[in-house]
Amino acid sequence: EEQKQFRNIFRQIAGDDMEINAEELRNVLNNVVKKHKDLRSEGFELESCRSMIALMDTDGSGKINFDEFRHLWDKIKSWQKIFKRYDTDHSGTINSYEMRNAVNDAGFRLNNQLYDIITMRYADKNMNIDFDSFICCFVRLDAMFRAFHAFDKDGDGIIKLNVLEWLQLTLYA
Ligand SMILES: O=C(O)[C@@H](S)Cc1ccc(I)cc1
Repeated sequence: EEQKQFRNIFRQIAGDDMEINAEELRNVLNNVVKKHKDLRSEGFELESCRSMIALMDTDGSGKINFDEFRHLWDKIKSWQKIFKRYDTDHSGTINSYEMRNAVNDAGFRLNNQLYDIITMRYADKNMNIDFDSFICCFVRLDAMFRAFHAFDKDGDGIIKLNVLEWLQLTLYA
């Protein structure tokens, strides 16, 4: 039943082509964020939604289909719970220290340099990360780990890419 309901929601968002583009994704994300008083966000930017589409667009259609959207939605649902758990002062943002714990809680294993890079890339001047920046960071982390493991066929933690494969990975992201 829930699956059917979700498919109806998807159909409303996606329209006739049954694929969700960046504008449609931005509309649905911003409509849901508005309902959550405990999620501070100036709203998802179109560019962030283009990025999330690229990162989740496994069939290379330039948009996301029902399965790709469902995966993205399930991830956002679980990550928003983590965001709320670590937003201990209920400011609607999380600081760089709380972000470390949130990243760990989501199962990503990084090093200190990468935590600093995340803060530099996603935090505001007060070192706080708002909800849309948080989600964009996690979508990118998740997609980049998945891409690496897809290339790491023998699981030895080393991948070999030529420059065009590297550009395919880093440009459409
Ligand atoms: O669907 C909801 O409103 C809750 S349960 C999860 C959620 C929260 C924020 C976003 I953006 C997307 C989904």
